[in-house]
Amino acid sequence: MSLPKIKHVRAFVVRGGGADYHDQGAGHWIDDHIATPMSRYPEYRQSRQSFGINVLGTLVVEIEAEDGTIGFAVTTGGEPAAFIVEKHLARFLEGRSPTEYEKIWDQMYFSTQYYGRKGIVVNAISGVDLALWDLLGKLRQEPVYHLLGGAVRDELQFYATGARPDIAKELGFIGGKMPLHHGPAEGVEGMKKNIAMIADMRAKCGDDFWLMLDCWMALDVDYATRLAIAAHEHGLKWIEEAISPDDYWGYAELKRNVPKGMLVTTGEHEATRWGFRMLLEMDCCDIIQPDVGWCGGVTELLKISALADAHGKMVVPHGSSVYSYHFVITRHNSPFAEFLMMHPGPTEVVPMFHPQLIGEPVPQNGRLKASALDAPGFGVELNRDIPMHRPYTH
Ligand SMILES: C[C@H](O)[C@H](O)CC(=O)C(=O)O
Ligand SMILES: [Mg+2]
Repeated sequence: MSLPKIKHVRAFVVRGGGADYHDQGAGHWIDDHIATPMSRYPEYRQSRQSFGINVLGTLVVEIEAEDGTIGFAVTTGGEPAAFIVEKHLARFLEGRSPTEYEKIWDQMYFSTQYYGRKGIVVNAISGVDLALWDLLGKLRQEPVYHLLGGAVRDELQFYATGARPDIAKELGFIGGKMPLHHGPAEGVEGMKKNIAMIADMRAKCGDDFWLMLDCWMALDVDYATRLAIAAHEHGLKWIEEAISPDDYWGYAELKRNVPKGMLVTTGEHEATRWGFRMLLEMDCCDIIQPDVGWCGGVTELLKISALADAHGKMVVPHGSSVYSYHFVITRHNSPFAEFLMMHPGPTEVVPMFHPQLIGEPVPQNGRLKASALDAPGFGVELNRDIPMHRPYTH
């Protein structure tokens, strides 16, 4: 069956929430004294927005086929990524069939390799790749998870990321991942506060609920090791992204250092099969956490996950809503998913990519039936009532 060819690729920038989930208003848990690599500077400790975490904004990529069908995706990267999509990547799609996603990915990656490989360029490539899969699903009238091989289980189960694992437990999630608040520069007092928070949540959640800690690249191996040993007493399930994503040697050391039974996880700021190959071959972690909108899109995630499977490792993608769900439901080595709590409290389940997506499914009692994904493409529509800016054209 021949599908209509790709007519046009467009890139827009949107401000406020959505894929750039750190772009939230004041008083949100996600911007409340979270430990980061910038916490060594007291002036950048209280708010991640103070050092520019939300400076880029959301990127929306639209791919229109000759019959007028539009596939779209949202990710981060804002205006610089919009430039790359319009001025560089679009040429590898227009006039082509949407079935050629392998060749298109290859050409996007290798044509930008001299200035790309990771970061914004791979965000842009991911956005285009996801929009292409959405278009393919819409043209074939099938959900993306069917195109990826079909569901291997009937439902997804979720852990929640947010400052209130105790509420996540009441909402039916299988676990709660808390942000770390104090980095090494806050000394012994900071370490005591970190441990006290874990102990407090363990007391509130009881013994059997999974508790995890997200360290957002803030630590060094020594601090992370001491934190892991102290947190083990309170049954911490995993320590996430403890150190710089560039420090593969540090991750390998940390994995050797943590108490038996505690998992080391990382990878949300890693990209492509080559980046994840480093994490896997150097035995840096137990679970890899690619973000589908940052690691190279679904086309690349399939390769990353096959590599992880061969190494006996789990793949639990970072956030990214429907873009993760359509993948997780199709893979045995992806047994559960993350739900990022975007409610400021966070006391309620609200859509992760609000206000950009319409029809975004959210977990009910910590679960989501595969049938909730049964709509063409990624099963969501773009909210065209929000202001979208197209800074570049071609
Ligand atoms: C809570 C973390 O600091 C970050 O905002 C989200 C994240 O890393 C995750 O969901 O994982
Ligand atoms: Mg994380």
